[in-house]
Amino acid sequence: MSIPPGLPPNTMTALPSISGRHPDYKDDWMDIPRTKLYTNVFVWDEIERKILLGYKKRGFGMGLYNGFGGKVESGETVSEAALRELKEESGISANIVHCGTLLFFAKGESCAHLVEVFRATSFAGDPTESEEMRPDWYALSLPDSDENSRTRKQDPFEEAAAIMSNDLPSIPFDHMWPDVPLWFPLMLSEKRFIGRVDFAKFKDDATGTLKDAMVKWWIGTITATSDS
Ligand SMILES: COc1nc(N)nc2c1ncn2[C@H]1C[C@H](O)[C@@H](COP(=O)(O)OP(=O)(O)OP(=O)(O)O)O1
Repeated sequence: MSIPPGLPPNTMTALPSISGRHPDYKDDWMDIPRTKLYTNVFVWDEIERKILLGYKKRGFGMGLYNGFGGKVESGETVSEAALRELKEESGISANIVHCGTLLFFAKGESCAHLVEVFRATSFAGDPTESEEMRPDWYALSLPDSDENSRTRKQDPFEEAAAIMSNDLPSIPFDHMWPDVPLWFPLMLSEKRFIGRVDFAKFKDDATGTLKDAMVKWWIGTITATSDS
């Protein structure tokens, strides 16, 4: 499958890419009326095997855990916005590295989110709760999947040492955006990626309420761009 519309077209991606669709969704990529630029920063500590996530207390994505980020304001670069949002929402500063570009669109919305994703493994300051986010550390781990269990470290001593090094809670993937498990392993392995995920409302069998579900998705690992 070629790179979905709305993403940088001159990008070389490695195979295999990850793609799929909801069984009840037969259409193509949705038409996007407008796009707004966002940032999202994930900070982790390789030695202590922990990652900082924020619990969103209000507004868009309320009740979900995510990295720290928000809209890019006019007059600032994407990196400046990423550092500002990280500081505002978590109280820390970090050496950020750009690692991904993700486009999210939900059917019926007037605007898509183009999210520039950054990672950081060195930081300064103490995580502090803000009006918008509650930061907390979680044990660094991959989402459950056959693919991840195949690639996970096989050395039992290394794995035991990692588990014993902290008794933090596991990453709450069930309370994050459903797209996260698609690209999170690429980010942790320091790959660069691009992707698009379209959402639509479907009835949640458990609660009977309408819930945003992924209907079409594609994630690719970047090998080069035409200007690199
Ligand atoms: C819907 O798909 C998404 N998936 C994921 N994983 N992350 C997403 C998705 N859509 C948006 N995001 C990220 C991008 C930003 O990091 C936040 C949203 O930022 P927010 O709306 O809180 O932006 P602020 O500028 O902080 O908002 P205020 O105006 O409330 O200050 O989620």
